Amino acid sequence: MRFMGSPVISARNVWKIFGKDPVGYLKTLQPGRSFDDIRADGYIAGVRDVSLDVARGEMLVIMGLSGSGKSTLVRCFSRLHEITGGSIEVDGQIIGDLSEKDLIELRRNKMGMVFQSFGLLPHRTVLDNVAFPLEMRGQDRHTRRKRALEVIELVGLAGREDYFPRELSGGQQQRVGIARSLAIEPDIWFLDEPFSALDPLIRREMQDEFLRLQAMLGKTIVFITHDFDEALRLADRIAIMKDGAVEQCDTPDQIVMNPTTGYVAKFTEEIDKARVVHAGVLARAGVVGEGQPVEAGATVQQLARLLVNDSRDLIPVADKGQVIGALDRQGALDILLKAS
Ligand SMILES: Nc1ncnc2c1ncn2[C@@H]1O[C@H](COP(=O)(O)OP(=O)(O)OP(=O)(O)O)[C@@H](O)[C@H]1O
Repeated sequence: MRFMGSPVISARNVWKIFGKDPVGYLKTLQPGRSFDDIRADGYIAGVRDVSLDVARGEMLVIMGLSGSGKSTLVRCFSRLHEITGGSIEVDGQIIGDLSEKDLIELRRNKMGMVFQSFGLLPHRTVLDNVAFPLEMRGQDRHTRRKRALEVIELVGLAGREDYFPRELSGGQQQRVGIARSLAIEPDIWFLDEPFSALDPLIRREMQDEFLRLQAMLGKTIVFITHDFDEALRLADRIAIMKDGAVEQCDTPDQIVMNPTTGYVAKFTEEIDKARVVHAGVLARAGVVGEGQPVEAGATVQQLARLLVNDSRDLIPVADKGQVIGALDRQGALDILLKAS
């Protein structure tokens, strides 16, 4: 397991119901009622009995179609929504129990947020936009300028400090949004479809940039998208939502290899699994291969040439120089040739 230790966010049986008397309604709700049953009763189940943990340093991607409950769930994590049932802990504190003052402190000091609409202040320069949250914190001009310049450099916008938002491309504006939320050094970073307003090429560039940033900063991230490819590229784990519930929460490898519901399987149908599945996941422990090992972090696609040309049935797999098992070449070839 890559992520150990206590979770940063821990959600247990969380419900968020919209309607006239959600708390009263939830009390009378029979187990097993579907989203449509609840709607027939005049309520909307924005979040339906969700339990999940987000580990420190993990990037959890929440994926689902429009209306599946992604934003509502994330709003519950920061208590922008009061939940109807269940509990949410952030850094070991039950956020439902925090006073308004403590909640504001928590949001201000620990949580960063980036949204699809960049939300920049049009009459402020890049520098002043990025420094804005620091100004809100009462930092002096010199300190906030220094920090703002640091994060502007980090997101690749050095030299554009004095530009106004309208003078920047969409991708650059989103970089300003990212820099602004990084300025306060949040422990937990919520990103709600941050790249969906960008055209496909820029979007890909931003994803790469984002992975580079994350490798450097190691933040705990909850990232919302409705784009499965984006989820597969970025996520340590993906939570797939439907009708307010989490259908499956797993690594990209597991989601494409072992979808647990028909709904998740449908999402994975079109995916080129060879691009997602890693040798480390195919390695069977205790099975001994022969010869030169392949790297656990390599995808099946990256190993394509070797898999086709090699004659070994079992190929050893090594993680950080240690052999962890061996993969069945035929099985990997099946993934490559989409036969699995
Ligand atoms: N304030 C609200 N009042 C009533 N219903 C709401 C409210 N906010 C969200 N909902 C409903 O809750 C459900 C989940 O909405 P949510 O915005 O979380 O979905 P989403 O997956 O984030 O969608 P999108 O990708 O379109 O942003 C939807 O049926 C929505 O209509």
